Amino acid sequence: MPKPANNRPRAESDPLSKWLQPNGVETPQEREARLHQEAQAKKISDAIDEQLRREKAELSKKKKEVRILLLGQSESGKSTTLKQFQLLYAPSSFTTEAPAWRPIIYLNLVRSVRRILEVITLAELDYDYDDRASVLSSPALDGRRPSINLNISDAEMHAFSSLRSTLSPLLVLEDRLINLLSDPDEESGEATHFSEQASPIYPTGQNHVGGRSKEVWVQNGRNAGGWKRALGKLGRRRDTLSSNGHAGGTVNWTMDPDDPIHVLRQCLPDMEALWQDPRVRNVLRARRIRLEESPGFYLNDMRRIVSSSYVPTIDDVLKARLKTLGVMEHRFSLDGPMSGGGSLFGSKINPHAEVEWVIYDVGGARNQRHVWAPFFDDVQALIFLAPISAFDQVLTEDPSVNRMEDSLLLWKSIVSNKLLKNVNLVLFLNKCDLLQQKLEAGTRLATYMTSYGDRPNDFESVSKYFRNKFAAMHQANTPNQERDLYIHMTSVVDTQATKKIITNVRDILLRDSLKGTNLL
Ligand SMILES: Nc1nc2c(ncn2[C@@H]2O[C@H](COP(=O)(O)OP(=O)(O)OP(=O)(O)O)[C@@H](O)[C@H]2O)c(=O)[nH]1
Ligand SMILES: [Mg+2]
Repeated sequence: MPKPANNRPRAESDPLSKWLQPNGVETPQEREARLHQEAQAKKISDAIDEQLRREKAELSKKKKEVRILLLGQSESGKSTTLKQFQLLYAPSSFTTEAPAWRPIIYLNLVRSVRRILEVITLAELDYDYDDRASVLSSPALDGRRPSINLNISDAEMHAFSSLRSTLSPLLVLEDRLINLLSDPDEESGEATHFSEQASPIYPTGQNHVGGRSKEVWVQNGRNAGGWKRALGKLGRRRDTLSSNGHAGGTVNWTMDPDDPIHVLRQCLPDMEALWQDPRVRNVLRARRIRLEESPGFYLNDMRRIVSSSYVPTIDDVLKARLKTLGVMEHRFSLDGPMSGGGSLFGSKINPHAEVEWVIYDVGGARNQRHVWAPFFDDVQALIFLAPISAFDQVLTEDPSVNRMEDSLLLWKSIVSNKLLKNVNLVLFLNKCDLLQQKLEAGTRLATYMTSYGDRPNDFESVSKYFRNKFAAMHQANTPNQERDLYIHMTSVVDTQATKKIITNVRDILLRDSLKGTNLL
């Protein structure tokens, strides 16, 4: 029962009030009786307060937090893994947020188109192309330039030029989308921004389609990012929505004259022509650019994406690329059924225990890694993502560094870290789908990692090689030989497969985290 504030009179209806209010004509005996009553009332109130305090402490003891840190280089799939957690443990918030990804998806699409335009511009200029990404990351090439003969005729170049000019409104749209998404929200401290950084492949451009890449990023959100509010700028007009209303109703983005969809629809035939053009494909192939494998690839879905009633699907959201800066904290209640029908390795979870996942998603780029350490002594588990398809790629932030080399070094520093000695380690060898595609397309691992030697270049052998390599590195460097390492081969854009893995990880982490408490 809450105690009344000292300066606040009790309500007339309070049955204690007539006993507690001196009436000014009380006798010494009456006064003594009143003081006695007051003392009794205070005793009761204090006892109730104490009981409440004990119950609260008991409850918070029962409410167990499992704190997990997602680590790995930029583009390794940390935020995508987080989306999978959200899909599993907070599906309604995932669905609610899905429309907010629409401008990001548009931006991803526009950037793919811009990338093609850059490539054909370079071809047009007969640029003495040096595939730095491959050369720098490939010891076997030993700095030699791959020889490329584009064989592009004047007529073809002319066709490219005209496509480039009909698609130029997309470049203006790109800036508009970036401005739209850069929505600093001072109240919440959340913001979406973009940065310009030198592209790993192209030198600084000589013209408006030149090679500087603008990257949109999200920063410092305690829950949903401020960029999601940017969506309010799109579709705010009431006539954008059908008479059914927004929830469950059909949207029609074309009703809003300011919506980016108009430019996209206007450019759709030329975007399709560009992407379907066999000469463009040839140029891309010659440059060894596989857009299909790059983050935020929607070129094969553009017709669907620019439809007037487009709402991003689960797969679209999982594929969207939005870089993380800083640390994002997300909380999920653990309320799904345990795998194995409520039983965890033969133990029953206390049904009264509330468990909350606290997941920290961090920025993985090199200049972001200094913010990781403060979390090391406060987490129970760490999920490290290493994209094993990236053996032939370089870091965006430092094109002199091979991505796989960076992942291995990062892994080594994590497994040897003494602060993390007792932290559960889960390793996701991620982007297995892309690895498979890459190997099937003929890219040889041994070209980039000479230590692979003449072993078979198939998915099974290559993935086993990486699994052993990462496991051996843990074994050789861990300060805690007792620690188990859980390794999963993942494609975190695959919802069904990832669901199974997350459930399995959850069971293991819960078992370890709750061991020694009275929760199991
Ligand atoms: N095909 C495929 N794409 C993936 C996979 N995992 C992640 N991606 C894509 O890779 C891109 C980068 O993933 P993110 O989750 O944003 O990477 P991140 O580790 O959070 O990157 P930072 O925020 O920069 O540290 C996104 O477009 C994802 O959809 C995968 O297993 N397969
Ligand atoms: Mg991220």
